[in-house]
Amino acid sequence: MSKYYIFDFDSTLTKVEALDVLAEITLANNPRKEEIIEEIIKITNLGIDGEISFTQSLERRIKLLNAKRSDLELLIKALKKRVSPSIERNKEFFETFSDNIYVISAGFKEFIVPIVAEYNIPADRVFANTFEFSASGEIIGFDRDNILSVHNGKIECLQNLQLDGEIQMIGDGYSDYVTKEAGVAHKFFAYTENVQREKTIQNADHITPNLDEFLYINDLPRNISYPKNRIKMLLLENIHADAYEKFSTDGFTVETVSRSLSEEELIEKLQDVHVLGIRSKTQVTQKVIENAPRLLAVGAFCIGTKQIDLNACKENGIVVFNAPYSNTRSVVELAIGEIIMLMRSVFQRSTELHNGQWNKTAQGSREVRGKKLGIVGYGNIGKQLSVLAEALGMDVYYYDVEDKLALGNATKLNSLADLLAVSDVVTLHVDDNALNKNYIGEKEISQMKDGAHLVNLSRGFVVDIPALTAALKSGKLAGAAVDVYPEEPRKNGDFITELKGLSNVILTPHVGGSTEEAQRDIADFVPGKIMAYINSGNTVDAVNFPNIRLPKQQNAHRFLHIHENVSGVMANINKVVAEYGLNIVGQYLSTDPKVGYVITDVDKDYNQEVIQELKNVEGTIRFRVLY
Ligand SMILES: O=C(O)[C@H](O)COP(=O)(O)O
Repeated sequence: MSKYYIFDFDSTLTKVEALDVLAEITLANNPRKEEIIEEIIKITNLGIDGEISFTQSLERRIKLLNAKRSDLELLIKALKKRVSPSIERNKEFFETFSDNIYVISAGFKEFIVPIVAEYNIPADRVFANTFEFSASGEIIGFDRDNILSVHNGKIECLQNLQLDGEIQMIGDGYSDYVTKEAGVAHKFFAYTENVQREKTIQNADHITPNLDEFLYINDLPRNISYPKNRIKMLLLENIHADAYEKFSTDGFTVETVSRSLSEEELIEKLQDVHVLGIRSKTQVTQKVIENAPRLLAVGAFCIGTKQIDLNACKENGIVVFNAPYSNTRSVVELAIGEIIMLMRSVFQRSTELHNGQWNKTAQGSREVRGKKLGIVGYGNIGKQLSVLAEALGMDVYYYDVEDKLALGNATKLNSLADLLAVSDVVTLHVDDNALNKNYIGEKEISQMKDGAHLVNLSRGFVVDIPALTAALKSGKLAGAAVDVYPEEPRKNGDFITELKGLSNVILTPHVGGSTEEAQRDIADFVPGKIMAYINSGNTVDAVNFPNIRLPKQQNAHRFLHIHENVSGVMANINKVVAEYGLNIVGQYLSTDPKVGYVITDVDKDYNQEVIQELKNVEGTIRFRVLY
């Protein structure tokens, strides 16, 4: 049985309502422009939702528009630039299925015909209203005999066409749905790429956020192999809203949860999730990975990645990205601030005054100028801190397990003991490696100067908290600033630490990287990397995967193949491609000792058999097709 695809025009084929755009043009110099446009939009929506009769809505809008024939030229130009993106990228569908495609719109042929002509839809398959012009070219009305100028005119219009086959109606408005309700269309697809109308969505056979989805569920040829709206992202731990915005604007389906999830909760949630976004709290264990059948990528929206089993991810073909630099400055600024606050006993004085005690004293309060700062871990944070601390006049020392070049006048020390012995303030910026557990314990604290200060903005398990508590109580250490704890709660609420109530101890709830700037920057950086992977296969800056920067692919299909790094896989992939007569236009391979990642671009249409064969190549971990 033949199928007919009936498209609405405004807010379906184009991103906008054409008469709203016409208003922008005709009212450009009108001082009441905003007011009139608002009125027009209101009337348009009332008509679409069936609240007022369509003829009424048309009459009222045309009067307010005050347009002339010459304005239509500008309108057509503007509309050409505002065709819905998924319609634009699937031009081929309109060309191939031209004979089965109709446009039925309550808009006007004068602007619809030239726009859809570019999509191979001829004027005789466009059903719409026509304007009435005055002798001097003003739009003064419309052809009232046209069935589309009356309420629910689409029903009769479609009936009159007498199409023999299955009729699928694709539109954003209730007036499109009623054709199905009246029994003249077989299926109604609520098209939500540009606007979501509650009443329309409720009654749809299927909600289609773009044409890709419509083509996918109808198994029609399309430009995107798997519609993006079917790719689900789960963002946990209050990841900045910009990340949600970026992913959803690109067409992905995104769910956010403000807290971290337990292993069980995570497994349950991940069943249909393709991309997981977390911060430092969520533990992505091997069990989680092995029970996440669709997971393609994990984004750590922070620096640390030790909360993720990177190896399990790699072995299951899951690519992990993080934001190695975005919160560096925030952590450094907090460290500097806390070093000053500790050395001036600011929190002690502040607590006293909160409790009604005036204690003006200089005792134990010292400038940071000329004092020795010991930085443990000379990575991005340690280095930037080194520079800023020197600018404050501090004498900087550092220790790192790796050989790191000194910045400015900083002095490199060869052992932790040497650094602890010399520093007035020790600040920790080691990574989240589990081997760093209790890195600063009783022994190390005893190696510190009497009356020194300790700052920990790295990971909670790095410091032995009972040992630190004892040193603060005994006066061995004069103060400490602690931002991270061996056990941190999954969500905001109650929290108790042994350090509570000790004077000259600054306690913060893991907020070193929690600034608006850092979170926004992370929400810009990580989605960019994830989308480059999902959309094109790029793994640049992946933390657990061979990095490949791919050229933009045009007019080719891209096969992404992740496999165990064993001999013969590449040969077998190419054998399959050759057997099916596909021509390779580009091939990119990168491997590490465990996995190989090969991207093959072919210039011809492929059939499902090739895909199955490629999936069957021995050693395959994951296989994905783009375009
Ligand atoms: O790893 C990091 O970047 C810091 O620990 C910050 O983590 P957060 O995003 O959970 O605050």
